[in-house]
Amino acid sequence: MVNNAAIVNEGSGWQRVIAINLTAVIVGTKLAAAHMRKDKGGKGGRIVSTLSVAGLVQSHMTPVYCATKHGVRAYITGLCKDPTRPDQGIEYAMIAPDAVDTPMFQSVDSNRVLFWDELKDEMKRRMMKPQAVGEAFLQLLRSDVINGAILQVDIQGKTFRHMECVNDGVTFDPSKAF
Ligand SMILES: NC(=O)C1=CN([C@@H]2O[C@H](COP(=O)(O)OP(=O)(O)OC[C@H]3O[C@@H](n4cnc5c(N)ncnc54)[C@H](O)[C@@H]3O)[C@@H](O)[C@H]2O)C=CC1
Ligand SMILES: CCCCC/C=C\C=C\C(=O)C/C=C\C/C=C\CCCC(=O)O
Repeated sequence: MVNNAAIVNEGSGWQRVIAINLTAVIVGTKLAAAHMRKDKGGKGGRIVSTLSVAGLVQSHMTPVYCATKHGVRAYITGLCKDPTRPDQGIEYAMIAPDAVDTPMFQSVDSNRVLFWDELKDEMKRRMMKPQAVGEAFLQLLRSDVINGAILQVDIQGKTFRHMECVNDGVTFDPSKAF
């Protein structure tokens, strides 16, 4: 199951950004896990959530969007450490792209995004094609163990990180997965 939908513009109100980017991830994950868990008759599986560099760093870019991505990281990190998770047979992981050339980026409302004039050139310099994220996603799914992983994707390439080690450069070691 993949939690991917999100919005960045606050045109309909910042509460809507929280509803779609964070509340819906929690609701969807609960529904999926209840269906998937092996200890309740399901087949187990993987739940991957699309984060963002905005969920790894503190930035002055649109702060509500940033808060929702940090919230997703905290929520999913908690689930991946649940002591009953191995019996449930569910793995949790995230993928954290830098700027990607998608309708989200193209539809930024420059009147509503603080510092957009300052940020847009920097973001265009770092911009990746969506295919780069798709390839990284497949790499994540092909890995034998993914619970506790964040796959960070930027123009430098891809880095697997442990959820708790996003800032100190520690890369993902499956034997240390939760
Ligand atoms: N474009 C970028 O620079 C980056 C995007 N991301 C993340 O990647 C994910 C995908 O975003 P993009 O493809 O870039 O944006 P996008 O705007 O192209 O796609 C977002 C999708 O979410 C869906 N969606 C929005 N609100 C919804 C709702 N209420 N119910 C159901 N579906 C809804 C839209 O229909 C759309 O298909 C998001 O989680 C975003 O935060 C992460 C890092 C960078
Ligand atoms: C300022 C709002 C930008 C909105 C652009 C559209 C989509 C962005 C989606 C993201 O998930 C964020 C992508 C890139 C963020 C870029 C920079 C954040 C700061 C990073 C840093 O300080 O290193």
